[in-house]
Amino acid sequence: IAWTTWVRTGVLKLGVGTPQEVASYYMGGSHIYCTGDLLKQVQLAKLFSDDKHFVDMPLQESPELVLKKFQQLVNVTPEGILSKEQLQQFVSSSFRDPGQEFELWEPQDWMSSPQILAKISDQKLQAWASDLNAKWKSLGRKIKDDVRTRPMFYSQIYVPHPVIVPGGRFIEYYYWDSYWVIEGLLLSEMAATAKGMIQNLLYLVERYGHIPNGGRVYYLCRSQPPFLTLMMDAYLAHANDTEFLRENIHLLEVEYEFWQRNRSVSITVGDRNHTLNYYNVQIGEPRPESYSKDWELASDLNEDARQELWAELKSAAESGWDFSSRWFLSWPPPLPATLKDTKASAVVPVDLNAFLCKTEHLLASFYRILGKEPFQAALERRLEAVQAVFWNEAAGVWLDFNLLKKQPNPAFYPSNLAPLWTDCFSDQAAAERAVRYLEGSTVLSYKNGLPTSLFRTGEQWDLPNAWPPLQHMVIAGLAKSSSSRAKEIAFDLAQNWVRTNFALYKKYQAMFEKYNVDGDGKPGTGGEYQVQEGFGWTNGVVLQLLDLYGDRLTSGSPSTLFRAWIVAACLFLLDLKW
Ligand SMILES: OC[C@H]1O[C@H](O[C@H]2O[C@H](CO)[C@@H](O)[C@H](O)[C@H]2O)[C@H](O)[C@@H](O)[C@@H]1O
Repeated sequence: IAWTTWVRTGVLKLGVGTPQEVASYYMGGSHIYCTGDLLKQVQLAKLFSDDKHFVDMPLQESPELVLKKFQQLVNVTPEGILSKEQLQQFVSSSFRDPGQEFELWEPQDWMSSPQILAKISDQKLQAWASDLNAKWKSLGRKIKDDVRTRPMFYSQIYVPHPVIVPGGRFIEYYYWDSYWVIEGLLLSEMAATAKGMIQNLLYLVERYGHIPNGGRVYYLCRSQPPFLTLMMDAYLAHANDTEFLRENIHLLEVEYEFWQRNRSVSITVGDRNHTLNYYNVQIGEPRPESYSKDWELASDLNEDARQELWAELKSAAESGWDFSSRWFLSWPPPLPATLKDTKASAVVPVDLNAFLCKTEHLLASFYRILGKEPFQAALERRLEAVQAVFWNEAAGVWLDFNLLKKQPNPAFYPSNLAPLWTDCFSDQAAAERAVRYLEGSTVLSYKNGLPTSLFRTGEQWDLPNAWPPLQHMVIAGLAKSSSSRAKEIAFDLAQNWVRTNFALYKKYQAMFEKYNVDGDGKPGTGGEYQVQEGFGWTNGVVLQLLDLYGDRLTSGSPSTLFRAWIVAACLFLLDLKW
């Protein structure tokens, strides 16, 4: 309660105090899940194959008691460092297995035959869509009331309504993932579940002043790409619920203000000053859920340098692209640049500003519905800034801007096309230019999906991975333009993506968080954890593409039998002719 008050009254200013103090305040002072010696010793002893496991474990006793018992052990241990066996014993007697904060829940609004199924011509795709519709049931979670009444026993942040989680190791909500999940739920005609997820995020805004990266206290110090207002728009397009908008529009504004107050930067172009937004988490210490990895990465750095690197890793995680060459300082390559080169707070990203541009656009139109007029001026300023800072006439596309180099990053990233999707441009030739940009690079030659970049860094947001949200943004942006070639490319990209996802679903009976564009198509690879199955946004994006092109998409190349039949028919016709 105390720290929420600090946020509300503005007393807590990021950047005041040591990184540890700020982290500790910001994270609600959790000396078990966010910072402190217990966290450090357990994570560095690598008790579990994934560091996230430990910070997801609920407590068996109060945090004060657990910390006291740990301190007693430390006091009687030479140099205060417990052995792996001692730590194992301590953790198993003081913590419970992850996942016990949830109770069984089946969505009440789930139905077996939503109307979208009837829009899909290909029988195999239709059956697959039916399977994906059923997956919402296995990805649904309801948080136990005990988390509300005894929050200090959990790292899970309580929210009042059930959620659909991504899946695999991600057993809590994630902010930007929820956008594609909600779009998918709406196509499955599960508007009540979708509304509940939006209510949860509004609850978090009311409580913390922003939406944390995910539903854990160790994610509190950072957000993720801002999609709350877009989620409200998606919901309103399916449900005539102006009352819900009226009751909550002030919270949409609070969330928008979080980005304006804490994540904005001024850039001068010519004699004009422009204000744009960036990802910037000035809080040190390793990420609790990847503690040992962050610790090892910084092992040869001095104290200041490692705190700075850890803050940059958090800024990159806030972007949702954790991690990527996009945040490396040493571009344009020569690679190998590594994760250590991450300097995300130096990048002013095209996509973040495109999302906020959409937010301003939507807030302006929401207020108009409610009979008020703010936000139009903010939208106009954003349009001007996006054109002045990001649009690159030579490349014919928008490019991220690097504050340290005072230059655009010339590399290909699907995010370069985000303004097309969010209508954040005034020049109607933009779509044609985007087509030429795509056709002028090699990215359309990848038949399993649009790659995340053209650099093989081993990080998950780079080649060879392709991610569902990025496919959707580019496809939807091209599809809505008036250019016929842009529409054709959009369809081809959708067809490639759906075929890849479908082929791997047949092979593994699973949907993955990301896919590998190499060869015949594989689950994604690289990064700091194994590719995960589930998967919330993947299912949402496939349902959206099937909604858009269900009458044209096909499940695979023509079967061998069909091809043999065509050859036989041709031979027969030739024979007749002769
Ligand atoms: O544990 C490492 C990181 O895991 C998350 O990031 C990845 O999964 C999220 C859930 O699907 C997704 O939103 C994000 O874009 C992925 O990169 C988490 O969000 C990170 O903060 C965390 O460090």
